[in-house]
Amino acid sequence: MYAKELILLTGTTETRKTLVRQLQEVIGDFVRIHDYSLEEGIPHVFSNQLIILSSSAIEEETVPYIGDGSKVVVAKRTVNFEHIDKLLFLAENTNVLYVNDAPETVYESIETLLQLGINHIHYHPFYPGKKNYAEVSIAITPGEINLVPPFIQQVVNIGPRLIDITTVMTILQHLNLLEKKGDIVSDKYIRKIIDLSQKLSQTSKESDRLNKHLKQVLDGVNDGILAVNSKGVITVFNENLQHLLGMFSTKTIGRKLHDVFRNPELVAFILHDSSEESGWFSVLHTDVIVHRFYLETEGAIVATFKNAHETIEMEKTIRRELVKKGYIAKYGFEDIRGVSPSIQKCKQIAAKIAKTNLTVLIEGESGTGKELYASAIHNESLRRDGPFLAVNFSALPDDLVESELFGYEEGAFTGAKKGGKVGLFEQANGGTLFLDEIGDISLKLQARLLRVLQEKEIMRVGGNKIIPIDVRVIAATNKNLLQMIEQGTYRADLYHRLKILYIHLPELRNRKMDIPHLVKHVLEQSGRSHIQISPEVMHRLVQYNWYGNVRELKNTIDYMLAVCDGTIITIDDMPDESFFQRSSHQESSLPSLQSRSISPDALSQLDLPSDADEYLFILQTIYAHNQQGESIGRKKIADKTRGWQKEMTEQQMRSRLKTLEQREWIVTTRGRSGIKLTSSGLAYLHKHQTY
Ligand SMILES: Nc1ncnc2c1ncn2[C@@H]1O[C@H](COP(=O)(O)OP(=O)(O)OP(=O)(O)O)[C@@H](O)[C@H]1O
Repeated sequence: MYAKELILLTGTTETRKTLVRQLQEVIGDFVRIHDYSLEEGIPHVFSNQLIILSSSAIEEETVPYIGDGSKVVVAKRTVNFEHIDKLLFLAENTNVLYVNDAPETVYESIETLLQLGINHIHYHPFYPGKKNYAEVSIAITPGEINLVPPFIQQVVNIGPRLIDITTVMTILQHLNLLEKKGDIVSDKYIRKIIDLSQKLSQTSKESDRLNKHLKQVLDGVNDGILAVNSKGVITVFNENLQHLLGMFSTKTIGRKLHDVFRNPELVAFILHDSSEESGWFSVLHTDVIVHRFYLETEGAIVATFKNAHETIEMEKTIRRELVKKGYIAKYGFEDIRGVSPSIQKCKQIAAKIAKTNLTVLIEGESGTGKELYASAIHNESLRRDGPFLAVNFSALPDDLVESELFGYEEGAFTGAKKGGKVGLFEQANGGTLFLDEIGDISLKLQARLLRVLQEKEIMRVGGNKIIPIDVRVIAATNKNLLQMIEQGTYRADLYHRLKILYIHLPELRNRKMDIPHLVKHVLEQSGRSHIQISPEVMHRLVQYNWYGNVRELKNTIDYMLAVCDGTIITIDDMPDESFFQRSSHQESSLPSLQSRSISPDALSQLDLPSDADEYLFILQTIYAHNQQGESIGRKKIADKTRGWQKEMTEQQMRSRLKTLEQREWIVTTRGRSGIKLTSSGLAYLHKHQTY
């Protein structure tokens, strides 16, 4: 099939592959090529053949394989153009080691590269046995990776050198093909070189284009940007920096930093070798905030400049906007007032909780400060710079809650906003989401919420894309969730997901020593700390049981401040009993339940909708006995129902009492005193009776 053939012998496999590919391309149509390398082993001696050696370096080693009548040509080689575009990506003025097996090939290749115009880098020759060489970090080698000295950190392999055109012509001559095929071959060879040089020029055009583009980007950035190379020479100085400093026509690139900036402190700050830092400076009468960092790969320093006053104003505006939208946690632990051991303990626990990233459940009656704690926990956590969003489930209907939390896609339902809506989980990404009144959501939403907490991803309503989220959830409730679980209205698995960490906030009536401190705090908050509270009023405030907790106390003080004429709040400024969630005199003389009716409205508010009147009857009976100092037990209460509209057996009574006990509305003590009403049981009773 082949009229002519040749043997190609190389040192390494890599060189064999590169050279045989090259020879195939230019003379493969009419010469059959057999290729071998010393590395892989040469199978036998070749007699009466044309043998091409890849370089003079293998002449000695290949002698045993050259048989009688064979002709040997040692190939002249030249830089492999195919890969030299890799060199264009090295930064200007980079010092590199050029590594090859012999001095001649090293110097020749460097010469060729310079002739090709690749002169933006400094070449330092290196070959085995060379004594003095530059200790640089980057080496270029034509496939001789094993010769690269160990101190080199980055090797650019431009691939084995190619056989040059004169050797190709010599081969053709030996095979008597020069006259017939010489033109075709040189044509092919030259075309290949032209292709490669076109690739080169395209690459350099591309890099020009890229540079222009980068310049536009840099000039388009709102900040001033400066880069300085390792010699302290400015390499980037964008337009904005010129405007910022009012240096319109000054040439800055290529100049030393200290020639451009006369402020020695600023120059020292930019050039010093700590990692990343920000500082405030005055440059040409402009106050600037400078942020500097070191670009390790480039050995350069980059500094950004912002106008200090504009930045402060902008941050203020952003903060204002965020506060308006409720994206910012307004309170910290310093805003939680109180000296009682129970509040101190809560603060300590909350501070520890803040350091973790776990879900928290805060339980406490209305107005005990659940949102305040959630806010403080966020502000003390690693997420403090992220958003803080709150949603109150009791205020929203179910389907609205769903789209609020998860957002929706355009067209998800009639009336869906164009472009869809981003839900709270997405908006709170990187921050904290406070889910208030978590006991008020439907079973359907509970299931969805559970999935979000488990998977840490959401899907918008009407969407099919899974969106990963990084949100810490703090949930709060004033309901007895355990009770709801028992009644089948709350999912136990969700409860356990939420209650990974837990705080119970104490009722104000159980820590009365905090009341004077809170009063003082509210006066300060309203900017009225000069107003005094008469001892009589303070006494009443401490006496009162505050079923609406701190919120109710705050409202009461606000009221008194509004009506008070002088600088002392007196008893006349106190609101009348109807103002309070439950007044103290009613508590001490609660008339018996039998004489009153329960309004349908009160019933509808009960979270025990069925048989609510039975529960109220039981609570009232216990209360009446407690008041008179009489002991009461299950049997006695069951007996009391005789003659009432709903008679209950002792068995039925057992189950009702168990429910009340789980709600912590009653406690059963051993011994003579029997069943007692707790303060929350009393509060419940007060709330749902009508007179
Ligand atoms: N220990 C405290 N120190 C100072 N202010 C407090 C304290 N506890 C509560 N407050 C204030 O009382 C008011 C009610 O608190 P918050 O809204 O956090 O209660 P909540 O338990 O979330 O109420 P709800 O369950 O009704 O939503 C807020 O103005 C809050 O700042």
